[in-house]
Amino acid sequence: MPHTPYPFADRTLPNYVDGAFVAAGDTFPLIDPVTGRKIAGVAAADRALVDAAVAAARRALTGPWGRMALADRVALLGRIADAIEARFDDFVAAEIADTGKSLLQATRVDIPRGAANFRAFAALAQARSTQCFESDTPDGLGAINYSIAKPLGVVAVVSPWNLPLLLLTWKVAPALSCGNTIVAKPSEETPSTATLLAEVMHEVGVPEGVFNLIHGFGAGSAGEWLVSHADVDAITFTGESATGTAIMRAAAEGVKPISFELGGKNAAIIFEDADFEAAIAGTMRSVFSNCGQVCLCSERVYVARPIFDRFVAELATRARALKLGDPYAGADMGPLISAAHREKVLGYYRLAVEEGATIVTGGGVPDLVGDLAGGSFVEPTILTGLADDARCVREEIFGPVCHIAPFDSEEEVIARANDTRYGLAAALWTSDVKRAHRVARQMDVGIVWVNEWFLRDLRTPFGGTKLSGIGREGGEHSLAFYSEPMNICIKL
Ligand SMILES: NC(=O)C1=CN([C@@H]2O[C@H](COP(=O)(O)OP(=O)(O)OC[C@H]3O[C@@H](n4cnc5c(N)ncnc54)[C@H](O)[C@@H]3O)[C@@H](O)[C@H]2O)C=CC1
Ligand SMILES: O=C(O)/C=C/C=C(\O)C(=O)O
Repeated sequence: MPHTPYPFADRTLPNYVDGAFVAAGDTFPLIDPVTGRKIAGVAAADRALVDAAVAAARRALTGPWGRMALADRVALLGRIADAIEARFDDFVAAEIADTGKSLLQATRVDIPRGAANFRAFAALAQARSTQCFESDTPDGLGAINYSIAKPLGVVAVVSPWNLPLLLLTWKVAPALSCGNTIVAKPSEETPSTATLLAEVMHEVGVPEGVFNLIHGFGAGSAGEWLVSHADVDAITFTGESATGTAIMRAAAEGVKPISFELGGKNAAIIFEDADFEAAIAGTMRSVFSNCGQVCLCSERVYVARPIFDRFVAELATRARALKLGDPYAGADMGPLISAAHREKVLGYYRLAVEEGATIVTGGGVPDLVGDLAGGSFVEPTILTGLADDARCVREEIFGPVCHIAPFDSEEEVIARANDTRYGLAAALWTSDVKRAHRVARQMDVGIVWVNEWFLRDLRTPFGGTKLSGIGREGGEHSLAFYSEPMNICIKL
């Protein structure tokens, strides 16, 4: 199928620092996970460039950006959204080149959300109100307390590879809307849409130093140099829980605010009274979307015993029907992000067998030929028969796989679903509205969907409990994180 070519084919993706694109120094290869071939080089930021980016962001706080009226800042965010939409096909091509994700996923979810994040936070910043209290004083004249929201300062944004533009802009948009400046470090696996975003910032006239982009790896590279930088004021991160621990250590040094969205081992619960077809279709999405590489995906599925066999059989039939392959040739599911991640997921497939699982479908590598033979594909996989304490039931796999277990009572399934070190999301499937409310509020997670999955309203709190994160982003929660409140007390 003809499509827009990858915008950086055979080029070196540059960093973007203080309003200039910088491609000097070492490079690392960018690999297309569909074929396993190198498609471009990426300029790795050295420590001096990271320092320069932080210094530029610091200067920009007191430049034209720091003096910009809210209405102008909001208008600028709107122009960023417009420019993403104007280059929609380039963004789609870049996201697919980096990740191999399906055309549907890129065109319906990732890239539209990139633009929507800027529009949402432009509107929220515009509508933001402040608190005011009239206070009593001994002389009877009183005082007025009112609060203002100042920017935090220089915000470090560290983002992962699974939903690259969506998750980067989910942090960049609110941070800018609150007047901060940014140094962003996208995943080394997915630098392309972030680099296009830097082009967009440049085109629409975001002042120099307000948005800086540095490429590189995590530990011992640009990621670590950024989050441990003394002149960064706050850190926002999405990725693996263990990385969150490392970043938290770095942040502790300067006692910096952090916002973390981390991993999940999310439960889906299908009650006997659920709309069976809706539950099957929804669970197909919640397990296999983006090749299972969304922190919100369901990896533990609990099904009421009377419908268990039917549910497993139907889900397996549909999983087997998923078409794997080239995103531009109508594939439902692409590869995993990399050969290394494929090794991790296949390790869990092998472990499942050792732990005594029944492999209902999948469990290996699909038989793809030609260019696709070098890609990081794995089969969509359904497991049953594991004990609740099996590692495959407890650890985040981050691939197209779920374990399905039967349950007998509401109390039992709530306890089992909550018996995890993670606490991000849950999906409940039931037609009993009282049960929906009753069970939802007992789930130990940040987000519960009932008869849906990944239905997002950007004003709602988003984040997790336990190992799944710290804090909430979304709507006013993002505005609160990305600003420093200050109270002013006027004695009358
Ligand atoms: N949202 C989620 O829940 C995600 C979970 N994962 C899981 O994490 C596993 C590892 O994937 P990675 O891409 O390596 O995720 P990661 O959490 O290590 O990487 C995410 C971002 O953090 C950066 N980073 C890594 N170590 C850092 C450090 N010490 N200091 C500062 N920045 C650092 C990376 O360069 C990248 O930009 C995957 O196999 C998957 O299971 C991966 C991506 C997203
Ligand atoms: O903000 C969203 O809609 C999606 C968030 C997904 C993640 O945080 C993730 O997969 O890491």
